Amino acid sequence: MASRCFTSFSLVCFHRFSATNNSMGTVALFSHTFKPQNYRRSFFTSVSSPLYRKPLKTSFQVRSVAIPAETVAGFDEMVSGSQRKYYMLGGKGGVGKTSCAASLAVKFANQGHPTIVVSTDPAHSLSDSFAQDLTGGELVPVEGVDSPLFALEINPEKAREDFRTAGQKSGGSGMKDFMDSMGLGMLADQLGELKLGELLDSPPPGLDEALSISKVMQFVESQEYSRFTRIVFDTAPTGHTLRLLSLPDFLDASVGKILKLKKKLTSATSAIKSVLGKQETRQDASDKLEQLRERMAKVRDLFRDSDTTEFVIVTIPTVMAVSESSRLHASLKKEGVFVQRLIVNQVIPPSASDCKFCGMKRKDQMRAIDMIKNNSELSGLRLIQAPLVDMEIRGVPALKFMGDMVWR
Ligand SMILES: Nc1ncnc2c1ncn2[C@@H]1O[C@H](COP(=O)(O)OP(=O)(O)OP(=O)(O)O)[C@@H](O)[C@H]1O
Repeated sequence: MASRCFTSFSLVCFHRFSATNNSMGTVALFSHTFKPQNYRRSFFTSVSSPLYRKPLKTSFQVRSVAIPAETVAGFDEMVSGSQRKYYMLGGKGGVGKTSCAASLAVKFANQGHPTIVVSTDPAHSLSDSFAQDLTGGELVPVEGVDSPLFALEINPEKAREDFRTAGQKSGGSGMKDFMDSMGLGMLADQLGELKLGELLDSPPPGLDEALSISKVMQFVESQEYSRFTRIVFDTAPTGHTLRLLSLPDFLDASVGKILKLKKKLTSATSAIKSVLGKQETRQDASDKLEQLRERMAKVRDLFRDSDTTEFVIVTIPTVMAVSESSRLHASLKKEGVFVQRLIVNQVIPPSASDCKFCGMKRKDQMRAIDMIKNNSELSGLRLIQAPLVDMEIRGVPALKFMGDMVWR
């Protein structure tokens, strides 16, 4: 019985594989080890060591997966046009955001779009998903796709450090010491009241995310990366994402205040500055803050531009996840963020009903899917069902497999 249970998988030897999408809407990966008598297909992925040094090639057997005919994402529309588009995938922790984001990026790249996939989740799993080391805060080329695909795991600590340095130079302790020595301590105290230092020492939840996205803007705005026509964001779990939406306004205001004071200070001390020859350094710092503020404003606008940006909610068919998705959609709507697709991931396929546990679990899942259909927040969204497969989605071949199931 156990061997017939959907959740089982087994290791087989390494083989060449191919993917099919047959007339029954059934997607399967198979290799030369395909054995029709037990409906099993074998599939391989790269499993590398934790340090991503030398990939060990292993393969898993996966049952063929039936995809309900009505669950079409409308990928044709997503892929059409060479104008740059942004897709942000978000939802509750562990529902498959990274797998969906990475598989979408692979699919875009394989359809001819130079693509960047970015993780702004402080607990990154993009490296694990691609089975490739993407840490380091730089764009890393992903191997095994047809068009350029670059991945980036933002290092929030580093982004925060950059911000802290800019803040300190313009309004933090360095500036205060300088102002004190110039007899302008009162103005320096005014800067202190802005509590920028405090903000950076104990940042509110979501600040990392905001800084990360602002960092991404540096990449996407630069001429060097202008050829990338699809940018996919793997965002942090729901709570962070929601707080993030209100953060750019808050930071915009804080940085704006600092810059205003900075201007006052600049004119008050212009004579002294020229004597000390410090003008250039401080002007640089001020420029950096101004740039940061502009980027924050762009992040805010980017989230709300329905022509270029879409937020895709990812969920699983459980009452708790559906309730959270409903709240997420309500909040996104309130913030003016465009949402039209909802992925229900890890749906147990009907073929698993020969396993009693899976059959019961599937019934439970169907109730959660009914809940989505009757939920006023979610019922209007395009519902994309993605089946639970009996292997971990890892490495480009696995992501391609997933992409062909989800993004149709
Ligand atoms: N459809 C699926 N079938 C089987 N396994 C899946 C499926 N989707 C995702 N998984 C697996 O579930 C695990 C969690 O997926 P993933 O990392 O994509 O979720 P996440 O929402 O990004 O998680 P986190 O919130 O922790 O970042 C991974 O091991 C992934 O391989």
